[in-house]
Amino acid sequence: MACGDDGKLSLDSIRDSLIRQEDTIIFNLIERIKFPINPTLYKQQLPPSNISGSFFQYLFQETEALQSKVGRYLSPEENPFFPDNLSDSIIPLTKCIPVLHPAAESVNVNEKILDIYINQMLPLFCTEADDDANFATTAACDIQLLQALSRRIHYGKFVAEVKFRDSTDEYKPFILAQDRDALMKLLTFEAVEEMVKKRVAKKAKVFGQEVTLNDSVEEMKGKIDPLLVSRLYDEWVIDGERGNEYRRQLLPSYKASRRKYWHQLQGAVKSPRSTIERSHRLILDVLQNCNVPVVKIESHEADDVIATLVEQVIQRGHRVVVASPDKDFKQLISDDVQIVMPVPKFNRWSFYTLKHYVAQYNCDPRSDLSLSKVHTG
Ligand SMILES: O=C(O)C(=O)C[C@]1(C(=O)O)C=C[C@@H](O)C=C1
Repeated sequence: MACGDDGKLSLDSIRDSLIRQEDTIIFNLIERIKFPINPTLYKQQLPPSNISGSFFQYLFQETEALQSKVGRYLSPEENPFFPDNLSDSIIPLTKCIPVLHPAAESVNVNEKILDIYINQMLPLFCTEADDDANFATTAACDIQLLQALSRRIHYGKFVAEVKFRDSTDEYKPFILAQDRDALMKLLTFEAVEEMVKKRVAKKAKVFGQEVTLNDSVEEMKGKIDPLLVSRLYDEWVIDGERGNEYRRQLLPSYKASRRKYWHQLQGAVKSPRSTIERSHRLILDVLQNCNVPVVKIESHEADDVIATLVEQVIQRGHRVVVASPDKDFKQLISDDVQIVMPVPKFNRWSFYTLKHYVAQYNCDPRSDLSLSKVHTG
């Protein structure tokens, strides 16, 4: 969000920026994990000892101080890690029209981000060693990555602002009642989060691949583990620390307010996207409250998860019926597996057994190349 963009503030433009920021974070991560953790960098004061704090802190503080002189922290998107150490900008810049409420503007969670980064993230991604020949380069990578993460995480403030502006009447009573749970529920779109986690895992795979001039498609080990990137987003970027656990704790209040959400869903005609997201949330809510197990495996397509479950159930000697409108499941049909698909035009369900399939298509479902492959794992 550039300064003065207030008039164009929309969820779509914010999402575009979040998507672009994913690239920056993943590229910076790939750069940082070339090096080991380098724990000494964050702990010890290095000679000459007139440097206060660790070598990393020294470099970061000085970097921010210099960047503040050219106005970096006048941008509403930027939050400093060391706010006490900044200078006034020497460059006259147009003053931004504030987008956020002053209370939101003052929220700065960088202390927490730094703590999680050093104590939880680096151990997850990097090997445990010191490489003093690369201390300076490692610290420079840290600074780039931390600034990108901080920008992305603090962007949540703009997301909340725009969601509030789009549906003020829905938010207002909960704000007045200071009902944090209900506000979190309104702000959270699980379907979007799933998409984000899948997309960052895919980007990590693509950006981390070795590019050669050789056309062979042999699978090479990527530079970064896509699942870790998805986990980074899940645990710390989208939700903040232990966000998922927090959301699970909200469940009792989900139950209490189900009626209210039915009502809100009926009135949700603002945009098709938000209606779909709400429907998805509602369906999940209903299934969970009816004790219907919902299986989700991080970074795996639902149809692959279903195909794997089918295989496991057959191995235990049971037979399976898969109910889905997805025609690709037809390739699972066998003596032990039937598919039931809705036929909305005739307002009925259609059953496919192996006998029906072969009679209709005259081929073995497993060798039908018109169906996209579902994978078992
Ligand atoms: O895209 C949105 O709707 C957002 O609110 C952004 C975001 C995110 O950080 O990626 C945050 C919370 C939602 O649950 C889903 C996604």
